[in-house]
Amino acid sequence: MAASLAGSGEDAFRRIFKFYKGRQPPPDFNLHIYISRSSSANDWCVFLLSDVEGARVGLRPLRDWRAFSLQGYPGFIFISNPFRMDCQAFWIRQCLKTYTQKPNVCNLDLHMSPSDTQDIWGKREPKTLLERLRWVTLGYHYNWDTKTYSASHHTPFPADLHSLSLHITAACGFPEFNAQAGILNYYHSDSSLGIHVDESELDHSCPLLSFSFGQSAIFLLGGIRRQDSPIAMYMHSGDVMVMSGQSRLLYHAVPRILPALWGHTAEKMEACSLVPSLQDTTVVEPVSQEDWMVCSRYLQSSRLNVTVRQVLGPGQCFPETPSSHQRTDKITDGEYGKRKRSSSCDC
Ligand SMILES: O=C(O)CCC(=O)C(=O)O
Ligand SMILES: [Fe+2]
Repeated sequence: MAASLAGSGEDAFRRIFKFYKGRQPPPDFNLHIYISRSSSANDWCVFLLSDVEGARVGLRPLRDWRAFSLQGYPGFIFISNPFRMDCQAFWIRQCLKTYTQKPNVCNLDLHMSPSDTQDIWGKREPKTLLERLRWVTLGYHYNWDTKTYSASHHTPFPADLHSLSLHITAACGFPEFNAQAGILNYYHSDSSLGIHVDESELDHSCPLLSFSFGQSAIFLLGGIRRQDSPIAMYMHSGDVMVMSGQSRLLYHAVPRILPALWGHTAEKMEACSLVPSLQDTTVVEPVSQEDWMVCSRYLQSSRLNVTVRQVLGPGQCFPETPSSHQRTDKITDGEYGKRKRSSSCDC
């Protein structure tokens, strides 16, 4: 059945996307292809990293990471939830409360005045702004119209997310990585992200990092051509994905959001989020009960994804005329601002 779905025609990716997105009849999730080869983190970690540094950003010691490569996809690395159980809550709170604040940019800015989007976290009634949030950009702000980044539209990249990204990329053999841009996606149970490749960054030798929190998702990883048949894998809360080398420019998509696995749910995280076991010097701070109530309610039906990108290589500058590299998200159904994704949304 998987083979007949994949077919050999030019629409293999689209057919598989629709299959996983479809609700009538529900997809047969037994067809998933799983990551085929695993390795202990120590096999591919080429740089010695301090576990103390990792703990500061909420990560477990490197020896406890479960990292996977994927045969036929060199440079693709999947790290199964390397976060300490008591620390995911911090990053979730940052995505909902901190990174949504100005000067960062979000989809609501396209329709509302800056004063109305000043406090997305705090505005709860009648329909919360958090529910209407679809994306936030950090650092070099991605321009959805021109599909480019520019020197003129830049605000400081969050230092905590920078530290987290550097620790992960160093572990994967990219000690020079510089986190310069971020795109946060806020998915609800009926959201999807269309088939695209992330090629707007000017230096593709730098890896792209992805963090997932909250509800689970099916992630489709295709080939260098849009129509190449993809493989499907689950992304659960805390999972980290690195697209580097030959896998940096592969087409990918998120056709479906799924309920979180038991053990990855907000309820489970809650038990640990308030334990004051963190040292003074950490980046990660305890999350208050009040904040966590808002986060866990949000996560009951939502997924957060943070991608972190290096836009410019060392010594590289933006060209005078914008790059012709363009992101090629495709519309499936609904649309949020200029970002094409499928879901019902009233913003
Ligand atoms: O949500 C995801 O897992 C993928 C996000 C993504 O591909 C993107 O933001 O470019
Ligand atoms: Fe992407």
